[in-house]
Amino acid sequence: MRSEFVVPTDLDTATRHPRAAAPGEPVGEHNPVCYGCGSRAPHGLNLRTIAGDGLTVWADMAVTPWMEGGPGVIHGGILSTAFDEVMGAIPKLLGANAVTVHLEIDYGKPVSVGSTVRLHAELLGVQRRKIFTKAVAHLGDPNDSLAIAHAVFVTIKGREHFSDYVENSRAADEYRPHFTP
Ligand SMILES: CCCCCCCC(=O)SCCNC(=O)CCNC(=O)[C@H](O)C(C)(C)COP(=O)(O)OP(=O)(O)OC[C@H]1O[C@@H](n2cnc3c(N)ncnc32)[C@H](O)[C@@H]1OP(=O)(O)O
Repeated sequence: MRSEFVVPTDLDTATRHPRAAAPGEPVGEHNPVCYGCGSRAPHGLNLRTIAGDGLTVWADMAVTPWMEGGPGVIHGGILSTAFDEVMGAIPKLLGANAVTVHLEIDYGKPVSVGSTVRLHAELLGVQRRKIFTKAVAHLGDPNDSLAIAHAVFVTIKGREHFSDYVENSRAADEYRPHFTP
C-alpha cells in the first residue's frame, strides 16, 4: 500500500519506560471519558489497547453499524480516530504525556461493517519532544493492510496543557484536585 509520509532519517531511538505496561497487558485509558479509550465515555470507541513486544501496541475494533460511512463500510473519520488513539498509546510506553500534532491516513481498501479490524502501531523514533509513530489496520494479515497511518506526537506537561480546559471535562470533579495548586 502506498504512503507518502516522509519519515525523518535522523530520528533517535527510545527505550520502554520501566513502569510501562508489559507485553500482553492493557496500556490503560488516559482519560476515563475519552472518546477513543474511555470506559465511561457515553459515546465512543471504547478501545482497549494492548502493549506488544518492543515499542508496539495493538487493539481490535469491531466495526459496528453506527460506524457506517459509505454504504456498508466504515466512515474514514472513525478509522482515523482509532488510529489516533492506538498510536497515542506509544508515548505511554515511553512514560511520556503527549498529544497529537500531525495525523495522516492512507486508506487502501474499504473496511466492511461487521468486520473486526486490528490496529497495530509502532514507534518510529523520537526527535526532541516529537514522537513519530506508524500504524497499520488489517484483518489478520499485517502484510495485507486496509489502511496505514502516521502520527507525530509532542510531549506536554499535562497539568499546564489542560488547566484551562479541565472544567469542561465530564470528569472535572475527579480532575479538579490534581489541577488545584
Ligand atoms: C495526555 C494524552 C492525550 C492523548 C489523546 C489522544 C490524542 C489526541 O487526540 S490529542 C488532541 C489533539 N491535539 C491537540 O489538541 C494538540 C494541539 N497542539 C498544541 O497544543 C501545541 O501544538 C503543542 C502544545 C502540542 C506544541 O506546542 P509547543 O509546546 O509550543 O511546541 P512547538 O515548539 O510548537 O512544537 C514542538 C515540536 O513539534 C513540532 N510540531 C508542532 N506541530 C507540528 C505539526 N503539526 N507537525 C509536525 N511537527 C510539529 C515543532 O516543529 C517542534 O519541533 P522541533 O523540536 O523540531 O522544533
